[in-house]
Amino acid sequence: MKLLILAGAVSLLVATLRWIYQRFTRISIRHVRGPPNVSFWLGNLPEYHQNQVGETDFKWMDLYGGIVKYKAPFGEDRLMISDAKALQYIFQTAGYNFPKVPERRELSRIITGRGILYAEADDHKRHRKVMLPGFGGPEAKSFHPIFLRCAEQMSSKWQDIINASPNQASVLNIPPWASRAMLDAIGQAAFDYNFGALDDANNELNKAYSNLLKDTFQVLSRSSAAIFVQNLWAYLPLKVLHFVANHSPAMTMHHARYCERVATDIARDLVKEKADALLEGKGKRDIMSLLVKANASEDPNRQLDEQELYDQMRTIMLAGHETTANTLSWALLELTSHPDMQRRLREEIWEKQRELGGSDIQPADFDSMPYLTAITKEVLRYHPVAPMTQRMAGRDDVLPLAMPIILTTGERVHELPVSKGTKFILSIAGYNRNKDVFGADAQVFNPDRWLGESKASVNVGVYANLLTFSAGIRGCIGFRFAIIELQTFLVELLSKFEFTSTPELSKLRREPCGVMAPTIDGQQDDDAQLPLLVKCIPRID
Ligand code: HEM
Repeated sequence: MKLLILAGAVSLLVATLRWIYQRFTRISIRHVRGPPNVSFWLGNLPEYHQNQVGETDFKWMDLYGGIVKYKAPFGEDRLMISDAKALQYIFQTAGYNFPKVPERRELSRIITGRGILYAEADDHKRHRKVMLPGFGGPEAKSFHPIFLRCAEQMSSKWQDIINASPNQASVLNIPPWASRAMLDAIGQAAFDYNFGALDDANNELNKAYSNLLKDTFQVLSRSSAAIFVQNLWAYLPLKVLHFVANHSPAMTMHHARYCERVATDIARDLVKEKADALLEGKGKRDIMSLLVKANASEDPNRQLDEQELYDQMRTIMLAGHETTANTLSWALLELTSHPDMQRRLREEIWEKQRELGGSDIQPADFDSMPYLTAITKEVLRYHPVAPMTQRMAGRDDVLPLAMPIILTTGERVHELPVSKGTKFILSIAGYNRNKDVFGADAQVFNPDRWLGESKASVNVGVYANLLTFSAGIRGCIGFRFAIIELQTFLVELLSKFEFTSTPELSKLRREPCGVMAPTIDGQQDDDAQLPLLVKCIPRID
């Protein structure tokens, strides 16, 4: 405890010195417009973290534009960015000059270890080189039979529940179902291993991963003290920060550490199994086998140490299942809220099934299903489950701007100098609803926007000019995998079920908790919730 108090006092001192330095340093962002400061201790952060996802981003963008100055604790100036050119510069053009912020990076170390999400600069390059061969287009397509098997397994369980219900319709809470199905899918595709989460909800790995991000990150949206403490972390030397993160008695850390133990044990066994299989010439095509194989190369630029391999597995398990599971939930919500869109998508699926004479729809067929593609893009645009990421300037730099901003001095500028150490919220949710990029109706869920020509002048994201999968040198490595998985599930579910609304949907929240999960107002502390009325639908040939 004494150590924690000392750490707090040192942080406070460093924060004050830093503030004085920032205040009088030559490069200053204090003339950028933004919300008035609310508190010296917390700045504008409670408003940002305690509203629903995107609410504050959209409000600030409307009031101040694509670059907004907001306050962090101790009067520190930071920027929220949704301007296309500035984002492109930070994510792509400037290379590794905008690293992740240490306090957020430390949380990701606890959850996924020193895998690719944690690595920086040359280390990150090495991780990516080893990982990329497992994540190309052909590899993602080759996993389709696995995705289909998991989707069919889930839908057959739903059919059993519905058939056993008196009205032949059941209210199903979608997120935990989606989460278990996606955990099984990632297990089989990435590790050739069946976690069995769909068959047994009490499976240890499923328990370890369920609501992991919610338990770790939701605290920021529930407690201003947690915001303050997490921001103090920023001023601790890295070694002290490691110690604090490893030993913090905070409840939020318990789940992360439990998950680390369970997942690392499984990872250790799997890595050994893959390495033995490779030695016997029986290597498979799952991502982990490709990783272990790439790792056996003699080139040190392509090697990960043993712990990094385990951590990579934890990274893939986390990054690859909560994200797709929540995206599927948001997709089903939109299709439920827009019955016309649900009918139109189902018609397209049935039409394709008729055309194929009963054979399964393959990933190659998805490309010739314009409405499925449009729905996929619009769901990803409107509901980016990782709604923001944070970076800091690694050196004094100048951000180019797609749209000029007016400073508080009245000056209009087309680029913005920032000093080393300035921190940014890169607003994925904000960019995806940027009117300069997606048009005046950017705030409306409208899949039809994707059926016309694309007019983007600055291309930012890795898919459809969306920022949902981030962009540039750290863009999501699993985006092709995610899209094929989502489309496989949508085709399976829409062709067999009809989804209608329940009264709880009027109280639905976009909960900020690591990933954006649906919850019900007043029950935010419970697990993710999206109760939908589901009914089997007879095939009309
Ligand atoms: C809808 C689904 C998904 C979304 C919205 C999503 C989003 C993202 C975002 C925003 C990042 C950047 C994080 C940051 O830099 O702060 C990221 C990185 C990453 N994602 Fe995804 N992701 C999805 C699915 C997947 C899947 C299915 C996998 C693996 C099978 C995956 C693996 C990764 C990995 C390994 C990284 C780290 C890349 C790097 O740092 O170089 N993701 N993802």
